[in-house]
Amino acid sequence: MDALSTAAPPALALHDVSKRYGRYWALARLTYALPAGRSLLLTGHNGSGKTTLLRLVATALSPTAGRVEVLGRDAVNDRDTVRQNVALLSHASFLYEDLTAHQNLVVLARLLGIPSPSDAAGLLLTRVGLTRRTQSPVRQFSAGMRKRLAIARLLLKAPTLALLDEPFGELDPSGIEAMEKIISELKASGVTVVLATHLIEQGLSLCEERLHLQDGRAVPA
Ligand SMILES: Nc1ncnc2c1ncn2[C@@H]1O[C@H](COP(=O)(O)OP(=O)(O)OP(=O)(O)O)[C@@H](O)[C@H]1O
Repeated sequence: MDALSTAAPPALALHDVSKRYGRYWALARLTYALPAGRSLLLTGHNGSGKTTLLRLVATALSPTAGRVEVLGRDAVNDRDTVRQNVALLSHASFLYEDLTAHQNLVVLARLLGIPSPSDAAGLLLTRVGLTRRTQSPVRQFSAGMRKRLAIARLLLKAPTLALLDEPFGELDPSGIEAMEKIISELKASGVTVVLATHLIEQGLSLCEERLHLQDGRAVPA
């Protein structure tokens, strides 16, 4: 077979991508390709465009110009397929506030058709170190507990491409350690990780590639 036709598409490809909010360009003419099997550290000062880029890849936003491709699929024209393969850990955690941590995961597990939803939820809560307060409603959770539950949610979805927006924020030292372990395990299981963080040292130890943004443009780190 022809080697070209069997080559895996990039995990993520940005073709001259720009995003404008009103009159403000949050991303400007970004072109980049992340090879399959590599993970990406996304860095840049506050407001440099990291979250905007992750939301474009997650299909929560559309580009003003240019094209975003995820695993060879167009993020606008083939949005449903891209959504099935991508999960975003973000500042907004999309949790059901009146349900417990366990119930939150069971609801999602049922939606995803996962067998034994309750067991799957229990295993994940242990994995993210959320073993206390599992019967309290999420509205009573601290920011760090929410972050732990949000990563459990992402793990349940088992995406091909995991987008992690400041995953270490709000976590205590044991939480940071648990998050590093989870990211390593995701990578070992073949998941492509895009990690936006200000913790450069952690990021560099977890990712092979780096994209540094400044005012929405890619610049050398
Ligand atoms: N909904 C919005 N409406 C208008 N401007 C926005 C909106 N979202 C983001 N911006 C602007 O776009 C720019 C990029 O923001 P973005 O959140 O992508 O940066 P970031 O690199 O993730 O920052 P941080 O490190 O603080 O999380 C900022 O100037 C921000 O003010």
